[in-house]
Amino acid sequence: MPDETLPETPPETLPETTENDVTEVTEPESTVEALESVERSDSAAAKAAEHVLATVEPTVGVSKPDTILVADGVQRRFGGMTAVDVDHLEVQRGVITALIGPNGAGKTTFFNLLTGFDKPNQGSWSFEGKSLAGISAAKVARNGMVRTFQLTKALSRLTVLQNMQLAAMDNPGENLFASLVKPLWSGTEKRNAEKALEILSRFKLDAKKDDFAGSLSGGQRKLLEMARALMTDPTMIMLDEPMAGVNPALVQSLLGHIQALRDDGMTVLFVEHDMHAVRHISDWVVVMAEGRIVAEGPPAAVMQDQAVVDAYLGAHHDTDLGDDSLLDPAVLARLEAEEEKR
Ligand SMILES: Nc1ncnc2c1ncn2[C@@H]1O[C@H](COP(=O)(O)OP(=O)(O)OP(=O)(O)O)[C@@H](O)[C@H]1O
Repeated sequence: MPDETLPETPPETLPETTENDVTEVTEPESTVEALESVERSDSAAAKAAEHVLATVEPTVGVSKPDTILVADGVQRRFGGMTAVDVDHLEVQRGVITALIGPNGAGKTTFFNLLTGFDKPNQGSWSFEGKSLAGISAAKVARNGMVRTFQLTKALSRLTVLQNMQLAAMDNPGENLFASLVKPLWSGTEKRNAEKALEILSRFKLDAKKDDFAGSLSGGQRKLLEMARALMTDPTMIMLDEPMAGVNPALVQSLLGHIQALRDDGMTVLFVEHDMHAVRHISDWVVVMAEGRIVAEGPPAAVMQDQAVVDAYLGAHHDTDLGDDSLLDPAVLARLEAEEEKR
């Protein structure tokens, strides 16, 4: 790797930036508190999503009016264990779909399969009517389906702007680093730099363009991951746990940005553990448990679905599904009785 592509000072020696450098004036103390002040979006796109999905039966494998992604019979086994076993899933275009499920449900594995980062034992899936089974991650991205990646150690040592430029270089995810051998400042790169600055400014990260990505806070890194994905003008964006490690001070801003992706016409599929975030921004929720899809539907309905309550609360009584009504005495009494029988 040429030295000039790396900043002189290693990021470890830089002071950590704080969340407050970027946005919020108010400082909620918890994610829940932060979310209390987040209204569900009433944008035209949000209303359109709600309107069209109101016509869809909340049943597993249901057909959607305008499907952008379809998966059929997708199975992934590790030794004798079946991590993913999805019969049929359709993702509606132009809406925010959340993929949720307890730990080990198979969400990440399914995500990896759809985006070409893993290979299934069997199954097929198509994006915009085009089969993607057996297609490399780079080609999946070129077809318009882009996923975010956690900032790797290598990318942390590049500046925010360099990260953005690399993202435009046809190199999804981990392969980005290999592209450092290419010259960075060609004509195309200049255009990419302009585009990068435009996107960074939308994410209020433009002032940080020359900072090491590794010096960003957790929330700022999530914003950078999203900003990087936008460099390839995706039709569909896949977000892997966008709220993980995010300080409450950036929660509202991050959720606003995810909703803005939908409002700009993109389709969003995201894996998330924070049920409050899921309730607040998703138009449709797909629930996985033990590799299978056990429920799908609008967020409020899905989180009261018995299969979902069982999948989460059956294993973890203290799991917060973002809706206190789930913790009603009848549910708790049943779970306690089940626990006593074990
Ligand atoms: N490379 C692998 N080798 C063996 N087993 C694996 C591998 N990857 C995943 N698994 C197993 O497959 C199952 C599904 O894992 P996966 O990470 O997809 O679940 P998840 O729903 O994303 O969980 P979490 O929410 O905890 O990230 C788990 O039992 C996991 O241990």
